Amino acid sequence: MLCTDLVRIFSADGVEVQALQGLNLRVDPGEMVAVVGASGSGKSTLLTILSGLDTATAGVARVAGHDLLTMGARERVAYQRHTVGFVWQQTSRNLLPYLTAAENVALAMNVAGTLRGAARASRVAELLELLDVGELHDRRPGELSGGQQQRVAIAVALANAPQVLLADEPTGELDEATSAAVLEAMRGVNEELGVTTLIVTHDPTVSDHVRRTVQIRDGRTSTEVLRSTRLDEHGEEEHIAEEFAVLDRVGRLQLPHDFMQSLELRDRVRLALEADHVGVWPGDEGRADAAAWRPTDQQASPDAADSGRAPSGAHTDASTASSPTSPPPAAPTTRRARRAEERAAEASVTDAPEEER
Ligand SMILES: Nc1ncnc2c1ncn2[C@@H]1O[C@H](COP(=O)(O)OP(=O)(O)OP(=O)(O)O)[C@@H](O)[C@H]1O
Repeated sequence: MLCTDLVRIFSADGVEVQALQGLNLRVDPGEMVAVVGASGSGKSTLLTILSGLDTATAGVARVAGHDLLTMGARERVAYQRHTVGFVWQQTSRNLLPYLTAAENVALAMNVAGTLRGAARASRVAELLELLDVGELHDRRPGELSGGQQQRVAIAVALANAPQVLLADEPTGELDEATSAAVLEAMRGVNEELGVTTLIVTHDPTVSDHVRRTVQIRDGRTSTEVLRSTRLDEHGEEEHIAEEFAVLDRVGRLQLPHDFMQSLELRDRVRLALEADHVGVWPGDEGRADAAAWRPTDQQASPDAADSGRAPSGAHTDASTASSPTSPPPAAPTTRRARRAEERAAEASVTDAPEEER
């Protein structure tokens, strides 16, 4: 599953909302990934596009060989029936209330025209067993607990052996213990069947149940938490969760909010390339310099004006980079900014009285 620079713009009452603003996400076959983010960050928009129910405005979205932006109506129907399975937050969207658990799973097979007769009945039983609700096969949704309903919903989503399982807030209406059990059931399915799984949720505790959690902020992937297990010095298993910022193809990344707040980073920052890391410093002095600076001929050229917006101090030369604890020099280092300064200096020399030259 691959999303590259995915954009979704909604127009409502003449106002445009950019729900996805160039989102990048790659999920490998068989992987289980959680996507978390605040309300309005674009999670459901992403899932609706991946499920084939909506189309992105621009970018690339490819799932199991299907190009979701260009596929036609027939391919879309086949994609929804055979390639992806969905689990939604509300039971009413997952299950028909007047059918039993087994009938709900069988209905999904009927709609897609997969398996018949005894083969269908045995697959239905197998899936309900896998989700630990085998004994409840003849109960209707109203006779099941919230957690049991979601387990049956997962069985329905898996009815046609999809390559990809998509879940939108599958635990949104469950208490903590039941949520954990349902997420573990999804993990079991992922491991057992090798189905690529993407779970979208508000619930930050989801990262306890998946190896990779991707955070969306303002319609873009911002950070990822990777969990791994290693042996500590006593030979005991130790679970580690490490947070990474996501870097896109052209080098953009989002700094975490708390980093920005704690160093009052805004508008622009200074960067320096060190031997094994990149330093980032507040660009405040640059702002003060820019405010104090006036072109001596009183006519700022467009280039000079532009230079004020350039990321001052953006070094790419490791030999001139300062130590990690000290910010790089405030001198403008972009070619544009340097040219603007040279022109300003030339102008001041030309304008100066003869004796000062
Ligand atoms: N059909 C639509 N028309 C107009 N704006 C929309 C539409 N759907 C979503 N949006 C807007 O797009 C943005 C992202 O919405 P989305 O539902 O994807 O966020 P979310 O992260 O899933 O939020 P929540 O967790 O609250 O469901 C929001 O600003 C939302 O108001």
